[in-house]
Amino acid sequence: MQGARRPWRLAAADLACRRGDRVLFAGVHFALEPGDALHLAGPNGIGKSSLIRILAGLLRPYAGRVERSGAIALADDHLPLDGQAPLARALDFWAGFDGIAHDALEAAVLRLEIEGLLDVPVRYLSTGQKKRALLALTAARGVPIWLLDEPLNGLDTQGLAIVETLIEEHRAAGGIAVIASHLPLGLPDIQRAMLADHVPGPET
Ligand SMILES: Nc1ncnc2c1ncn2[C@@H]1O[C@H](COP(=O)(O)OP(=O)(O)OP(=O)(O)O)[C@@H](O)[C@H]1O
Repeated sequence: MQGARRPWRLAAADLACRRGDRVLFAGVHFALEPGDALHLAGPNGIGKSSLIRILAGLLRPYAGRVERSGAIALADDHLPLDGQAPLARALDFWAGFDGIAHDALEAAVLRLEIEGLLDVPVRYLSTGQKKRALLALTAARGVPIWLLDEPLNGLDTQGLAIVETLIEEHRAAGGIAVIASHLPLGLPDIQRAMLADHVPGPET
């Protein structure tokens, strides 16, 4: 990880989110230091993706603030790869655009076990294969803070194990991970934010 001695940090203080005329959640607090991970849990529509977008700086909070020290990699449901290109070319293009080192990309491709798909056009990849490609890009970026929105969706059992191990290695190297998922996570010592506990009452 680039500059691994820096004191990475991601914290939320009294965070609230409003979408349309509805306050989705309020009073969300957490503080993540190097090696920490946070599981954002809750049912469909509770606001997990919205919180990830707030943490990424893509959505303004309705109240509260985010404190962040360290670069972020966001993996959401958008795969930033050219659907017409074979996976290898699409990954190379994005790596060049995003400043990802070739060696790091190669290692991540092997790690996610997608090396056998490099000749396949991106549009032909299955849901789980696309998810693996997206997570390979995330891992290859070498940044300290990962924001992962439903990273396990579409993955098979082996894929789940690979991604959980990847997150654990990232933490062991001093990284921080925020994982929005309605699925249980088999990660040790992980903080949990249950967004359903932060839904404001009708008077809010
Ligand atoms: N631009 C918008 N304007 C109004 N409401 C929105 C907007 N974007 C999202 N919402 C609503 O905000 C709520 C939370 O959406 P969000 O995607 O954050 O939930 P989620 O917990 O990630 O859901 P899921 O588990 O289904 O992915 C949903 O009810 C959604 O319809």
